[in-house]
Amino acid sequence: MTTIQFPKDLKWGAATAAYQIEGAANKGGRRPSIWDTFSHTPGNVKNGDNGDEACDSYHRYEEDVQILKELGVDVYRFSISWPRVMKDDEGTLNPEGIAYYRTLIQSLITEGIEPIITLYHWDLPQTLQDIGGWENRETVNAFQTYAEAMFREFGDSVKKWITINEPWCASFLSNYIGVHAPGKQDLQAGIDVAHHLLLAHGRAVESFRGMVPDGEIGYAPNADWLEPYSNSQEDIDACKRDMQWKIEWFMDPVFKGEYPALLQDIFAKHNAYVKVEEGDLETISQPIDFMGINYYSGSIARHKKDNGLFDVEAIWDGYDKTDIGWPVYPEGFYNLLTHIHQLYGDVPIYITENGACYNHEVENGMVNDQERIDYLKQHLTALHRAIKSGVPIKGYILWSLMDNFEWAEGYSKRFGIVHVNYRTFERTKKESYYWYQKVTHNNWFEL
Ligand SMILES: CCOCCOc1ccc(-c2cn(C[C@@H]3NC[C@@H](O)[C@H]3O)nn2)cc1
Repeated sequence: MTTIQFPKDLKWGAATAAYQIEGAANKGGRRPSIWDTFSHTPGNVKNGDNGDEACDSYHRYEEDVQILKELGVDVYRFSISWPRVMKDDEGTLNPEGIAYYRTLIQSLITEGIEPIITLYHWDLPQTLQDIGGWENRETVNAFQTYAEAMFREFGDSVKKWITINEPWCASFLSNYIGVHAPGKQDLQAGIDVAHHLLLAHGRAVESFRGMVPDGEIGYAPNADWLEPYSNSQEDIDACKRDMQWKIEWFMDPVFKGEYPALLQDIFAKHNAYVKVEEGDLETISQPIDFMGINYYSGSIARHKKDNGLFDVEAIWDGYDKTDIGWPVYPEGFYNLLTHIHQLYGDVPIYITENGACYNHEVENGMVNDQERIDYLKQHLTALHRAIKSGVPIKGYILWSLMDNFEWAEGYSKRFGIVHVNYRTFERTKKESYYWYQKVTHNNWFEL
């Protein structure tokens, strides 16, 4: 047996997000978000699911904190629901919303669990979407107002903050591909939203420096990994183009103060341009304390003329798949992390999401999700390889603590290490929970 031993200071965690677990969508003064609108629009979400009740974590947070305590994690990453804490878009707080998160935060700290807050995990107030949403530069100001209010309310007890979760999903998946809210299919809109999300990130960092001087702040881009099918230049270039869309497009502006020219040229061929105003890139590229990385899958890929924006085709045949259909590709995790380290140097990295969808149900009071344990073993081995290769990994935060609303897939896709019965909201710890519990306690596991 091979033992994989992690550095003693590596932080172990689990993650969730507000719209995916809280429910209580119309309770406690919460206003509608774009995901309330999108999920209540027929045809957008599988089985017509929505986040109205979700996992009812708004009412069951005490139980969830106890589950986290028993799990033995160092950190819990959750998001604040912007429309739950802000009564309007001019900075008026909703006291009930503030009280909910203050209680949650205090409960975590009492149990010795460090809270990591994500400010934007996709639930934009609908009132802002009504004036253009992230396409409208004014939304950046509203985000900064919201972020400052959160720093003021919680900065004394929360010292790790993430500004934007998966800006590629919140921009291109949501406004160009169109499968996430608000469901537009317009490349220029995707580029405008991406730029304003990065600008909002930068403005929040600026405010954070003066308001939480002893805190750490970062953001959490997502990326998959594409390995060229052959060593032909056209296959190599095709993979590079597609990966730049998630990696360089969202990391070069932050770490280099510029957008990648290659993609700007490609977008220009589609008459789409990034509209940078004076000072934007200085705001976006000010120093941050860590980078989050969300990784799920990868594959090989090859050049395919006139296929999509980048003339590339991913080949998923031949790989084991999770129950959401994504290839299990742990080598991509190692390749991505070492690639990012080569591009951006020793920026501290937290794995802010990694996990797998397997839809096991409860049988005789237990959930045998051995496939998820195997996935975690493979990906934590890849993580260990990256650490041994010098990548400055500071923590691993598993997606997700519990089964939850998986966006356009609704409740049909289960990513949790805790099973949720969506009728009774009963939580059942899966076998993967007990496996991960040993990892968080021992800081090693056996292959
Ligand atoms: C027709 C083309 O359709 C393409 C679908 O393309 C994607 C890509 C990526 C995703 C995706 C989902 N997740 C998991 C979430 N990360 C944040 C957290 O909230 C998790 O629920 N990560 N990436 C979904 C769909």
